[in-house]
Amino acid sequence: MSENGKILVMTAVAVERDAVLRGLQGDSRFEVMEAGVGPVEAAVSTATVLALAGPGAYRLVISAGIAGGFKERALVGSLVVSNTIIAADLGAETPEGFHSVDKLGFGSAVIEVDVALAERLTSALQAAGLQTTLGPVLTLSTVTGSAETAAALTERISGAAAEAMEGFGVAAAARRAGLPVLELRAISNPVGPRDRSAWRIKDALQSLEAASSVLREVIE
Ligand SMILES: O=C(O)c1cccc(C(=O)CC[C@H]2O[C@@H](n3cnc4c(=O)[nH]cnc43)[C@H](O)[C@@H]2O)c1
Repeated sequence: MSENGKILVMTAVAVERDAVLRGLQGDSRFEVMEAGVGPVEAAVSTATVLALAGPGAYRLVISAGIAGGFKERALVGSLVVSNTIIAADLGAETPEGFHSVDKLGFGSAVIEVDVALAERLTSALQAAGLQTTLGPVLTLSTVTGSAETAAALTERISGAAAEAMEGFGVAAAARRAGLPVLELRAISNPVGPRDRSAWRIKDALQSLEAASSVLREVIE
């Protein structure tokens, strides 16, 4: 990673942006912006910021916020750092099951992250006493609401750790600008049967704030 340019952190909503800003404690190497909910808003917002800033303004893009955690991979209140970002619903249903765009021959639903940075951040978060999983983070336009869909996703995507709605959009914009990307998620709810009352958004935002503080240490 080049040492020039800032780090752009994109969150979906204002409460996530504010949690990240609190954790970063005014560190001027970072800029944090609200992208909107879902992969399309996230991609358009990120691409616009990067294009308006011009080449060299940023050196890394991070998608950050709350997320659903997959059973036995990421508990509520814990953190997930992506080792890959996957558009899990980008493809087609067929009589043989779901076929991703990769299988259909229309590009790829997988964007690789800066793995060295992802591993460094995971180790630093764990060393700070924050429960953290390194694994695939899925992007979906629809929040999973049943045990069947959750099981289908984990069967199809080995090691799936978390699902959210923006990562692939942010990552696609970063890739187009030639920039490395990372996704950092704080788990607010289990992925599965819909129970909105069980979402622990306040706890997740506190974890996101703590993780953002550690993020400062791993950026050279
Ligand atoms: O309760 C709802 O119906 C509902 C529908 C759409 C969005 C929301 C949010 O509150 C989303 C905010 C934000 O949180 C991320 N998130 C958190 N948990 C999950 C999840 O289990 N699956 C997917 N995304 C999740 C997401 O990135 C949104 O931006 C509520």
